[in-house]
Amino acid sequence: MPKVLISDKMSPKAPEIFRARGIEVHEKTGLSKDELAAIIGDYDGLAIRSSTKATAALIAAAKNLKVIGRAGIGVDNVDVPAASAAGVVVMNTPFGNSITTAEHAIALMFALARQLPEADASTQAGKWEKNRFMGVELTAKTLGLIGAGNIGSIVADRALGLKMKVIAYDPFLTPERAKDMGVEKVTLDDLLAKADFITLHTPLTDSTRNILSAEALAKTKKGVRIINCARGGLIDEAALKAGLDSGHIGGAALDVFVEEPATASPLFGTPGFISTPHLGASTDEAQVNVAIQVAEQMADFLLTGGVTNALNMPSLSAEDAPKLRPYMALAEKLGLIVGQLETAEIRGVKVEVEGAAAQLNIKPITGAVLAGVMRSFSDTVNMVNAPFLARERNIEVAEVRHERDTDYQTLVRVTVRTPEGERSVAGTLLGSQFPRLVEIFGIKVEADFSERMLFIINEDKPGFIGRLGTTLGEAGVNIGTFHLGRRGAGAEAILLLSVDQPIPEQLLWNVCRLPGVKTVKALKL
Ligand SMILES: NC(=O)c1ccc[n+]([C@@H]2O[C@H](COP(=O)([O-])OP(=O)(O)OC[C@H]3O[C@@H](n4cnc5c(N)ncnc54)[C@H](O)[C@@H]3O)[C@@H](O)[C@H]2O)c1
Ligand SMILES: O=C(O)CC[C@@H](O)C(=O)O
Repeated sequence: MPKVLISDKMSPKAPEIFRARGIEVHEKTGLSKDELAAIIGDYDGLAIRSSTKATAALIAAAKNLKVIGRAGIGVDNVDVPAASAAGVVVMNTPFGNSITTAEHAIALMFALARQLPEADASTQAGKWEKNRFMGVELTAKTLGLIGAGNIGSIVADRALGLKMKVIAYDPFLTPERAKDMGVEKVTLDDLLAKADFITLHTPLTDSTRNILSAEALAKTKKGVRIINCARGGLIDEAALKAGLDSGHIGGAALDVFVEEPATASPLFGTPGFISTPHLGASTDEAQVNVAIQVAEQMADFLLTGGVTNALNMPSLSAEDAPKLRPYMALAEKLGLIVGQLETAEIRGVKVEVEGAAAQLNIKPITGAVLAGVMRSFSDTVNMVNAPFLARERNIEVAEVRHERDTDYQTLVRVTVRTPEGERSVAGTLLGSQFPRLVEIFGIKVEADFSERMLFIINEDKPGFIGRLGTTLGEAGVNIGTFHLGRRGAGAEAILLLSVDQPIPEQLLWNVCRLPGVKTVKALKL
C-alpha cells in the first residue's frame, strides 16, 4: 500500500481521499527540515502547500518518493530539477485557487482605493477621522495587469465588471486572446505610464524578478497603486518603500514578500502600505478544491500511473494508463535490449510506432524506451528522469508515428545512433498484452522476453547449437526458450535464449570461445 505524507496544513478532504483510495496517509505539519528529512524516506508521496521546502537535500533523503503534489499553483518551494533528476514527478493544481486569488487582488485594490485598513484601525481607536480618509473611485480608472494567465484574466474580467479600463503586459498574450478578454495588450513601458492601479500575476522567473524595479517604478504615474498577489521578488521592496515615502506611489498592497514568512519588513508601518500573510489562496472553497485535486492526482499516479498536471512529465489519464501499460512494458524491454547491446556512445534514440501503438499517446512510450536504454548506466533512471538524463548526455530523441499498414497489429521500433552507425530492435504485442521481440539488428526473430537472456551473434554453421547446449549444460544453466534468426543460410545468425539461472562470467567466456561466435552478451530484462 503506498504511503503519503501531508506536511502542510491542508483541507481534511485530502486525507479522506487518500484513505478512501486505499493509501496510507500521515499528516505531520510544522516539522523542521531535519525532522522532515528523517522521515521522508518512508513515503511514496509528499503533499504540500507553500510552507514545506522540497529542496534537493530533502529529495535526496526521500529514497522511496515517487510524487510531490503541490496543493496550489506556484512550485517555487520545490526544486523541480532535483526532483526530475531523482525521477520524482512534481504535480500542481493550476486552477483550484485562481478565482480566490483573483478576488484577493480585487479586495486589495478596493482596500487601497478607500484606505480601508487605516480607516478601520482609526475608527476602532475611537478617532472618527471622517475627513482624513478621502478615497478614489475605481470606475473609469486604468488597471494595468502584468501577467494575463489564469489569475490575471479573472482579475481582468472582474475589473471590467467594475467599469475599469484594463491594459495588459504579457509577452505570451496573443492579440486574439487579449480581444476575447476585453483588454488592451500594451508594452511594459506603456502600462507603467498609463495605469492608475497595477496588479501582478506572473510566476517568479529570471524574466519577471524585479519586473517592478526602481527604474520601472520611476516610470509609473504619480499616485499609482500597486497590488502583488503573485510572488515576492516581482517588486523591488526597497524601491517600493522609497516610492511610498516620497508620495510618488499612492499605495501598495502585498500578499507576498521576498522573504516569507515576512515577520519584519521596512515596509511595515509605511503610510499607504497594506499587507496580508500570503492569503491569496486562503478561502474554504479554494482549499477544498486544491486538496481534492492534489489527492486525486497523487492517488491516480500512485495507484494507476495516471499523470495529471505534472511539471516534469507528459500527462497520461487514469483511463489511458492501463491501456498504455503493455506498450510501455514492451518499450522498456526494447530499450533495455539496445541499451545493453550497444557498447559505443549513444548519440540518438528514435522511437517509431505503428498500428495500434500509433493511436496512443507516444510520450509515455518514449519515456519507457529511454528509461530502458539508460538503465545500463543508471540504476535510478525511470520514465520521469530519463528524458532529463538523455538531455544531459546530449542524446537526441526523436518520435515518429507511422500511419501505414503494418504486418503486425502494433509495432514499436527503437533505433539507436552511435558514431558507428544505427541499429534497431522492434517488438509487438501478442493478444494486445504479451510483448514479443520481432526484429533485432535487421534480422527477423520471434522471441519472448524473459528476465535473464543470452544474446549471441555467430556464423550460421552446422553443429553450433549442439556445442552451445553442451557448454551451457556443463555450467548447470538450463535453457528456457530458444529463438533463432539469420540473415541467410550460412550468413550471420542471432540466437536469443532465455535461461533459468544467472549466467556466470566464465560461461560467457566459454561461449565466446566456441567456433564462429562473434558476440555474446548476458541480458537482464
Ligand atoms: N498569493 C497567493 O496565494 C497565490 C495563489 C495562487 C497563485 N499565485 C501565484 O500567482 C501567479 C500567477 O498564477 P497563474 O495561475 O495566473 O499563472 P499562469 O501561468 O496562468 O499565468 C502567468 C502569466 O504570466 C505570464 N508571464 C510570464 N512571464 C512574463 C513576463 N516576463 N512578463 C509578463 N508576463 C509574463 C505568462 O505568459 C502567463 O500568462 C503565480 O506566481 C502563482 O504562483 C499566488
Ligand atoms: O497554499 C497557499 O496558501 C498559497 C498558494 C499559492 O501561493 C499558489 O501558488 O498556489
